[in-house]
Amino acid sequence: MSKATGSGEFALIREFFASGFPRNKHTRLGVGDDASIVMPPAGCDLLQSIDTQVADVHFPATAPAHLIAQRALRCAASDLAAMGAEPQGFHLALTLPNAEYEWLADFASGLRDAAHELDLDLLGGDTTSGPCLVISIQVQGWAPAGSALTRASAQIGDDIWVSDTIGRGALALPQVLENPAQFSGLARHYYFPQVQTPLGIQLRDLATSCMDISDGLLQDAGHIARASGVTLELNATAIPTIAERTDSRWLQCITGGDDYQLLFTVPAARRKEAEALRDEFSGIARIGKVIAHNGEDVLLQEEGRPLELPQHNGYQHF
Ligand SMILES: Nc1ncnc2c1ncn2[C@@H]1O[C@H](COP(=O)(O)OP(=O)(O)O)[C@@H](O)[C@H]1O
Ligand SMILES: Cc1ncc(C[n+]2csc(CCOP(=O)(O)OP(=O)(O)O)c2C)c(N)n1
Ligand SMILES: [Mg+2]
Repeated sequence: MSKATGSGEFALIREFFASGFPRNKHTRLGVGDDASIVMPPAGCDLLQSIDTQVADVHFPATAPAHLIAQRALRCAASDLAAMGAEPQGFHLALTLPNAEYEWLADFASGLRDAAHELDLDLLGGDTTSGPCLVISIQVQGWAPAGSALTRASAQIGDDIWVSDTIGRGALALPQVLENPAQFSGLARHYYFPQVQTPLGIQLRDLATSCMDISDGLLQDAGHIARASGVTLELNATAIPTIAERTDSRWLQCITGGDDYQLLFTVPAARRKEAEALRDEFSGIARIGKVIAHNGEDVLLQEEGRPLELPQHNGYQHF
């Protein structure tokens, strides 16, 4: 396999990461110096987040490089969408076991495609050798001061909503592990999770809390509950899942993670406004209500009766 032209780390950065990315008008200085310089618009809050993806933990090491890149940037950008941010740019820290030209060219092409679709300028990064492929992506964007959505202000009486079908990523996983190069059907959702940026921006003026579901609906619902000091009561049959309630894989859907859908709360008095979002976001579904904290962070109900929560309610690294 050929190596990057020229030699070493700097030739590799010049060749693959110095150009071809969307240029955001607020970027004063991007790739090439000790730090990037970005001038946020007046009256906006800067939102920043970082996520790491590790080979054979977050994606199969043998997956095509452009799919690995697409997935890594989309998963990172999802955190901005969850808070209602307008995307601006990202930093990329790459640890590579080797520098194969074809692999890097394919990775950079997937990254550029995703960056253009998501409107994220590559601002800089870091490239090192290491024993396995690790991709860390810091993303940033902004929102009018004070308008960003958080996990912490769900109110008793709010409706609970999800942006679309839950469980696609979880049910894709066995297929993806079996054949990492295939990206049709469910595997498409695994490699190309839909980043809900337009919905997040619209929710700034409607939702009381919001987050993206990366680890599993049940576990992530617990994060809003704890941050807001309330209980989230979910209606099992109202959750739009890719496997039906009677299917043995239903539990995997609500605990498996890799959804990157938004979970959000809206005051019941504004339910009609939330329903009207269906014109643009046809998949949104009302799945429960926020109640006063009653000892449990999350309750799962079916036809008024409580369902026992599984021991394993989402992905945890340790
Ligand atoms: N090593 C760390 N140092 C500081 N903060 C961290 C670290 N790891 C995670 N966090 C913070 O803990 C919170 C939960 O992390 P995580 O579950 O990874 O969030 P997300 O699902 O949004 O990526 C986030 O606010 C994140 O910034
Ligand atoms: C090859 C492979 N095995 C297992 C999984 C399942 N998985 C790994 S990490 C994870 C949760 C999301 O990752 P995390 O690092 O917790 O992301 P964050 O919550 O910080 O956004 C899931 C569902 C996967 N995506 N790919
Ligand atoms: Mg994280």
